[in-house]
Amino acid sequence: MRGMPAGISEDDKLDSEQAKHVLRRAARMMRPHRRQLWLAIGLIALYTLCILAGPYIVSWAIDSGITPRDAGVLNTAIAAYIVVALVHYVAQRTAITTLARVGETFLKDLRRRVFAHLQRLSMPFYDREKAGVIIARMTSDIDAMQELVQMGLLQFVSATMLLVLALILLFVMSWQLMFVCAIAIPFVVLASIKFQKDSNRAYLTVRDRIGSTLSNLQEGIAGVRVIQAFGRQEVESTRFAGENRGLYDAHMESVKVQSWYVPIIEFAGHFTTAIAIGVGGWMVTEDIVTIGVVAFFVLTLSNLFEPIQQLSQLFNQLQSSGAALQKLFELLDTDVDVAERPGAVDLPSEGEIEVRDVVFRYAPDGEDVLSGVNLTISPGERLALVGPTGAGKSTLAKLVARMYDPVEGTVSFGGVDLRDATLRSLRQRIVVVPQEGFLFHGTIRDNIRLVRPEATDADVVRALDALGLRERFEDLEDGLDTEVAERGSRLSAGEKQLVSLARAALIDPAVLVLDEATSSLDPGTEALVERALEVLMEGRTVIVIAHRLSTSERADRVGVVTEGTLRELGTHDELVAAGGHYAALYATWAGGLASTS
Ligand SMILES: Nc1ncnc2c1ncn2[C@@H]1O[C@H](COP(=O)(O)OP(=O)(O)OP(=O)(O)O)[C@@H](O)[C@H]1O
Repeated sequence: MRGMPAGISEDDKLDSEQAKHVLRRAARMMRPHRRQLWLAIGLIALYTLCILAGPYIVSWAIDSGITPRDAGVLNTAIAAYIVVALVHYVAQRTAITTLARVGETFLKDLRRRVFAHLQRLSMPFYDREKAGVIIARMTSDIDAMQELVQMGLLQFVSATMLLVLALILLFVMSWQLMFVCAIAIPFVVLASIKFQKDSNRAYLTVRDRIGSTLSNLQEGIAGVRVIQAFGRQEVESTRFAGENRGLYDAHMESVKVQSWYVPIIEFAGHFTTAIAIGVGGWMVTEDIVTIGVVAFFVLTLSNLFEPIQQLSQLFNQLQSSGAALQKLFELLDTDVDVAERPGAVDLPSEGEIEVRDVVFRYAPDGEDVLSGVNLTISPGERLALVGPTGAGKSTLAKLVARMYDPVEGTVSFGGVDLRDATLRSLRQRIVVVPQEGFLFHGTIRDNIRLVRPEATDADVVRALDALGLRERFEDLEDGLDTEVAERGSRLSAGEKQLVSLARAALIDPAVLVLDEATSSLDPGTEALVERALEVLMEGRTVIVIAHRLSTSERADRVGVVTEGTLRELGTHDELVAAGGHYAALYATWAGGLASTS
């Protein structure tokens, strides 16, 4: 797509109100850099003047130096021309770097703000938005502005100034000749408008085709095992060939659009030069203008059509940058769903968990995932949640950890509604240990300390010691300084779980919310995880989403969740005796165990 100006779809175009709003907001963000910005604009004005000063000096040299054979004037003109060329060089170079610095700083700030905001946004946002769309905000939307801040803005300002100043100067020097030469301008403007529209359409088609070719390619590679296993290579290759042909056509179309436009602009330049020489020459013989003025026209007119061409291309770029900025501002304006209220209080260090009349749904217009849930968990109690898949166990656990707020009802800890608690105390008191721990780039130590950055090395070791995990990690070649490769790929699933447990131990929470792992580990690690978990649970309130009935058997109480309600609640023995859902589940499980043993 090189050489093609950026494009924008109808849906993305901003209306004038939105455009004004985006501009105003961008200007506010630019305010700290306004001095640099003015400096850049001043420099652009200076080098634009230099562009026009060149032909002017030539004109002067001809009329006052060459024609009257005055060597002194000619020499001065040559010196002036060199000075102007030097000033042009310095001003242009400084303008490029100054403006780019302002633009790049603006983008840097924007990226930082967007990332920080993304980190703050709560789970409901991530449920609503697709990861691809969020990443596109940071990649293609920022990229859309990148070209603009690097050269586009500069070209835009200088092309506009050049156009206006050149027309004024030409008018002042000879308005008669200017009107004759301006004959081509309306055609160039019309051609530029058509080009702007056509190239926009071509750009969008190329972009779509690239997208579908890439997804075809990705599917062909990711699914290569299935493709080969079923002998579908030919079919896939034919499908790809079709996409590829579409991409070729789209590229050719975009070249075609440029191929008629660029020569038209060149032609207009040559045509106008011919007019300037022809008509201008006649005017010289009639003593209406001097030779110098004709030279000025010839040289300046050749500079005049380029700005028109640039402006037509920059128009698309400006529009797509505006749309990108609008999307980024919208993202920055997205409210944090799980926010801290003003005047929030710290949660007490211990307390009862109370779930009262809770109703919850993920999407505002979606179905209830939980309804009428009531539950009280005493400090130090272990509650196992069991139930069929999709019943709402994880959702209930997420509400207890305030990953989401209930739609109706309350969840409280120690008598404080979680919505009234400070987020810091909330994350300290209630910790979620997911099925599979996520590891970040860095060492194992960094990964454990992540949850409490102020913890010392000794604190980390103490946490590991408490869980009986110290040796397990210190036995690794680099011990706790072992680098975890991307997404923890160098650690086994079991080791990742151990890191998760160590993180929880470092926080030392009052409540643990555990999602029991379903994948099985090697027996050695499994035993280590079990033991560490047992220590970690000691003296804490635990809610465990149990996937094995051996876990619920050991819990103080069991809650059976089916179809979004807490159907049964009691000790294991009570529920087995009651002969309900749990009893049936348990009987099946125990029966299965008996038949395998
Ligand atoms: N982030 C989400 N956005 C929308 N719907 C969701 C989301 N997470 C879960 N659900 C839906 O909510 C319902 C309850 O899901 P939940 O994960 O709580 O069930 P679960 O009992 O924990 O099941 P499992 O044992 O399979 O994890 C399901 O219908 C599920 O599709």
